[in-house]
Amino acid sequence: MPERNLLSSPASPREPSTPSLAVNRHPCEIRFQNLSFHVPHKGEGGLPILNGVTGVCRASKMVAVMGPSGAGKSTLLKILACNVSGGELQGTILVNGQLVHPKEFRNQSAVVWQSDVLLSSSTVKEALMTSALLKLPQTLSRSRKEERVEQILEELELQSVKNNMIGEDMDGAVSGISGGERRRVSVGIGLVTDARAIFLDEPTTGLDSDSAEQLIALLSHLAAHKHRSIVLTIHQPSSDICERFDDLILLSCGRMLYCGPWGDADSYFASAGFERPGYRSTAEHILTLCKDKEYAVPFLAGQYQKSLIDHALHRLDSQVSMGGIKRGSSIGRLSRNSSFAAEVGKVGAALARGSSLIVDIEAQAQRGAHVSYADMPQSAPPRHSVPLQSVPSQALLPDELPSTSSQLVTGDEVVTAGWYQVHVLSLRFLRSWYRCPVNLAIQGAQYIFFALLIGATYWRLGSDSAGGSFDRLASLWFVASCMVLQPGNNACTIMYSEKPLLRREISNGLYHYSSFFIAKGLVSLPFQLMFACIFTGSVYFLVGYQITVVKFFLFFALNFELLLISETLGILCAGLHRNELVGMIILATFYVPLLMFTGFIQTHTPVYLAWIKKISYVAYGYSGLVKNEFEGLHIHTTQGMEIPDPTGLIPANIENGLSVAMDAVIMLGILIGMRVVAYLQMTLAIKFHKL
Ligand SMILES: Nc1ncnc2c1ncn2[C@@H]1O[C@H](COP(=O)(O)OP(=O)(O)OP(=O)(O)O)[C@@H](O)[C@H]1O
Repeated sequence: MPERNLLSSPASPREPSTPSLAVNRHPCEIRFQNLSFHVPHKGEGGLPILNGVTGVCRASKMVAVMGPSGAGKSTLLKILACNVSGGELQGTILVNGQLVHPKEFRNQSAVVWQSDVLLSSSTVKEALMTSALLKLPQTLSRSRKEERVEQILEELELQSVKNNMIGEDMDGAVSGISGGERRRVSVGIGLVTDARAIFLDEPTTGLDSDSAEQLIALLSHLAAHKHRSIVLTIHQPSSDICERFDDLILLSCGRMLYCGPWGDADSYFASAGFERPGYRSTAEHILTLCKDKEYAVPFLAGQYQKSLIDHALHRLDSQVSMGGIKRGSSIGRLSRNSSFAAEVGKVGAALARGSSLIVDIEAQAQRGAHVSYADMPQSAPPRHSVPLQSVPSQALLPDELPSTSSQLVTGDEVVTAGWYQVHVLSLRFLRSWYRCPVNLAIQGAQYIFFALLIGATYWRLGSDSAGGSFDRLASLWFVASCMVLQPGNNACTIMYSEKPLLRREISNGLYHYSSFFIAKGLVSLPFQLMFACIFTGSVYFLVGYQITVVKFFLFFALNFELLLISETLGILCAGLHRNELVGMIILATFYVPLLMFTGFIQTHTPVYLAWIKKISYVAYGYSGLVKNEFEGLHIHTTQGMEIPDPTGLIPANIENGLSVAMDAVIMLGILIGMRVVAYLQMTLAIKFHKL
């Protein structure tokens, strides 16, 4: 990326042109101590992903988190971004020396996940603007927010494509902006709020070398000149990219092997007996070391822990000698056999509490037994110890201090009012509808096709009781089925396609799910109304049901209710499981009893299954449609005699004894109930990280 543009930005890093937009401009240093993360596993204690990892991400620096696949890089990134779920987390994270407050920190940081989750129907500018509108304080004028977005577009060199649709990225078949531009849009969405820390999970994946270098150059610029702390995970970076890194965090098997300046890595590993051969780059060398899980990995992990303890003891000594710590009662004792992590914690406890533990540690130190190194290979000792930049400059906090808990954002840190979120999201939903005419056209065409099919099959029904009444019942059953299957399937599929974006935006605290739910429902209503009009209008006259205004209105109303309830059922099923296939299977499982227990297919319902009919909205809808059609119908016997009471032709299993209006009212109740259940169900899914 040409630096010229970035560097020529009029705003000085410390004196931004739009200071009031800044959420917080102080550089942020993130220290993490004794981080352990376990995921549930059959065995006791869970499966360890990270084991007592300690280090630092310095302020205004770009830190590369490297290591072999499965080392725990993404997990560490998520933990530092306070965006982890599904496991047990222990340890301490300090931001600028203060215990991290996850919600606050999430508000001040940005996360860019490995895959870009962007709304394909938005333009680049709209995507950034939505973030700005929902994430910056509502009191800020729209023009100031636009100003901020323009500034970011400039910084990210996205001005030339700002009005382009983002489009789809289906396995590389991009229809819209390029992969590199998508990545930069994702970064921009994070930058809109002037994030102090930016976490990126493999930002260069899928980019060609030029785009990757441009992106890393941009991030380096943001760290150096805009004072953002950048933490990114990366695989096999090129030498040009490596030159841009300030610091390196090297993980293997969930353990920390190195945390310090990138430029010191070679000498550190050389001092530990692992000199870099001239033909290998630093990145290649360290990744090669990580592969040696028998020797190099445990050795370097032990070496790293030792340097932490040495540093802590050194600080301890200097505090004692300076008289800052009183010799007092003992509360603990360093043990020869306990793990390094525990020792580090104990030393930290002593430092954190000031006086109490000091005497014992010192006594141990005088006996030359600071810590036990029994769990690290004794051969090939380091020639000399390289002090790591990462070694905490202040007291390490002990394990028993309140640990950060594993949690996912649930939108608690949303800054705008609910009505405002609904407003912004409604406009976005509306744009999605009209920007994707194909979706609109396909759904419309589907309804027209089914209407024509039913119309052609039951074209102008006869009026003799033998054929006419059965065909009437059958055609109405197919009409009801169309109003169940199609909206349910469409809603379920659409909800699954919206979920990644919903997940990202909720976890970034853009809005509450209630706003999404209301906006989605409000905007889709007129479109569903249109589909219902097209379908019922076509099928009604093609089949030749009774032509009266009231009957047509009731026919339309019952079908519209069926459509809305089925849409809700689809959304409900999409919330039941993360996997789309499972969601669709659950939905299909609902369809069978719903369509079976309408009374059309069976002549009687077994007593023990009668409850299904009582709660089936399709049974009420179908019964209402049938009664609406048969009441007042002029129908003749095969001999030409008019049947005085055509409702007598309605099979007993369809007749539920209610008026058509009452069927409609009950369905309205079911609709409201199901909407509430769908909302609560998705809210719980978000709360329990199952979205
Ligand atoms: N929820 C989980 N359940 C089971 N195992 C998990 C879970 N989360 C992570 N792991 C395992 O933990 C290890 C570290 O995962 P992580 O994604 O952090 O690795 P990584 O270093 O980012 O790997 P990669 O470079 O391949 O993305 C992996 O072996 C992974 O399979």
